[in-house]
Amino acid sequence: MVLHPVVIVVFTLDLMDFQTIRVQLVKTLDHDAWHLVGRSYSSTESSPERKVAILGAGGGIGQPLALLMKLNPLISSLSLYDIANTPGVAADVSHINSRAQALVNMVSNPVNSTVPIAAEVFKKAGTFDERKLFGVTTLDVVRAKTFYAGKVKAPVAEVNVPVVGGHAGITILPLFSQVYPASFDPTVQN
Ligand SMILES: NC(=O)c1ccc[n+]([C@@H]2O[C@H](COP(=O)([O-])OP(=O)(O)OC[C@H]3O[C@@H](n4cnc5c(N)ncnc54)[C@H](O)[C@@H]3O)[C@@H](O)[C@H]2O)c1
Ligand SMILES: O=C(O)C[C@H](O)C(=O)O
Repeated sequence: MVLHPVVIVVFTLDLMDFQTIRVQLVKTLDHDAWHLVGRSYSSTESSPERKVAILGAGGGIGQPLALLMKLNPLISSLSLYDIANTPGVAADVSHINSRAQALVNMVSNPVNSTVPIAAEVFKKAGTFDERKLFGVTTLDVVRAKTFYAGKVKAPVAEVNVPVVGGHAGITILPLFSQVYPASFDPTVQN
């Protein structure tokens, strides 16, 4: 199995600045750091490296996300980037381009726009791969499942509501024809 580094973009975005985004490395938690914080993870051939970088790690989403990543025993290396209150020399976001194998997850809103903008930036750099760029829209699935579970009075963990489309307004499209468990009550879909 081929493992790719993962880049998660969670900073609040000034669209005009997107092509000149500058980030600073706040902290890199490598294998040694894992041992320092008492985790038993170590890199062996049977435990391949999984590297994650979070851009905007100092913010409201980035901080808990970084904590979750740090607690995840599957992740061997965690690099946290932000521009605020960080010492060091700024590095251009082109460091992402240099890692053409990385999976890039766009959390920054508006996701409907940031994903195509990122695609254009990567195309310009000659590193675009549509299989490796993602918009993070899981919240829409979580919400759809929660609302549907409430309507059909089932535990959230036992319902499934596929959601396609974008991450704003009417572009979010729950597929009620595909829900589990199916409901034939038309009021449930309203
Ligand atoms: N897709 C989703 O489901 C989802 C969910 C929640 C939030 N969001 C979006 O995530 C983004 C972040 O939300 P938040 O609440 O963490 O915001 P926040 O303002 O608390 O944090 C943003 C962080 O990004 C940093 N930052 C700004 N510009 C940067 C740059 N060029 N490079 C590196 N870091 C930079 C800031 O210093 C700050 O620490 C927003 O766009 C928000 O709408 C998306
Ligand atoms: O919509 C937002 O501002 C944040 C996030 O993307 C959400 O769906 O709640």
